[in-house]
Amino acid sequence: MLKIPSHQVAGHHASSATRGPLIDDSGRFYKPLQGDERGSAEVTFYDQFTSNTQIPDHIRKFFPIYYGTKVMQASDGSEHPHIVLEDLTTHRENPTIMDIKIGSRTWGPDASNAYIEKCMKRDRETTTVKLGFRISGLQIYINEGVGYYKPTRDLVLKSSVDDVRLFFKKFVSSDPNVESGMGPDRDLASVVYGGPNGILAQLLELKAWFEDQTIYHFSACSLLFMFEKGLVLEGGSPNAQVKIIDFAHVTEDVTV
Ligand SMILES: Nc1ncnc2c1ncn2[C@@H]1O[C@H](COP(=O)(O)OP(=O)(O)OP(=O)(O)O)[C@@H](O)[C@H]1O
Ligand SMILES: O=P(O)(O)O[C@@H]1[C@H](O)[C@H](O)[C@@H](OP(=O)(O)O)[C@H](OP(=O)(O)O)[C@H]1O
Repeated sequence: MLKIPSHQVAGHHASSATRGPLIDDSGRFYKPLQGDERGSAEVTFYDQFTSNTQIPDHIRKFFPIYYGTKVMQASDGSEHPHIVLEDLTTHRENPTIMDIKIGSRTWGPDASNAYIEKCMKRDRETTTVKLGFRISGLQIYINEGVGYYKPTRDLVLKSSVDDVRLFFKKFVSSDPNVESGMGPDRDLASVVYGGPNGILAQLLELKAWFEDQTIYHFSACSLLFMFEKGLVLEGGSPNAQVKIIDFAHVTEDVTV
């Protein structure tokens, strides 16, 4: 059965009036193609990337598995093509997730002037220009009784540099009152961000490939940071994972 993903933290959301991602019980994530060139650009990327034998396995694992496209009933009831992906949260119990749009420039090489202007405005209004990234959305698991702390899109997007710093602390805080903003502890930082399997180690692995590869221009992609706070608090492994998503503005470099 198709349903609206409960762990989506950013982007276009599904409702009976708007098209947005859907998931099913078999662990697939259906992203409706955006009507303009963004949808076809993302399909082109996934088609190319999936069949590209130059992508090493240790890098491929950072990208969602792609199962092609499918015309199906969208959340708003219309028949619409969707990109079919692996649902990255399907095996998770209570995921703590952050979506970070990376890059100090959020448009691709072929963007129109009007689109560049739109992006520049948003990049200046958020931390993109100052930090080279912005948080697009997040959810932090608190406990069974409370559920999740999931700040609104508006609150996240108007974050200052200091607010972003605070979100990164809250993300790895063991304090159940993270939303009170009273200076959260960073109790889980060393196991989630640090260590051989932590988020930082995974980012460095991805970064090394980005510095070396000349196949694609990656623009306006997001990194998803995910881990299981509930398990860490019980003394288990955080199962920290970095994934990269959103390829609507990625182009292949045809000059190489
Ligand atoms: N394969 C996936 N599995 C699980 N969740 C996903 C997957 N892809 C995306 N998401 C969720 O959906 C959100 C939006 O994804 P994405 O950025 O691809 O959509 P978008 O509508 O193009 O976003 P934007 O408007 O920011 O460009 C992500 O923040 C994440 O929570
Ligand atoms: O960061 P925010 O505030 O969530 O803003 C959205 C974000 O910049 C998306 O990347 C963009 O889609 P594209 O990157 O695909 O253009 C979307 O445009 P849209 O609303 O025109 O879809 C914006 O609303």
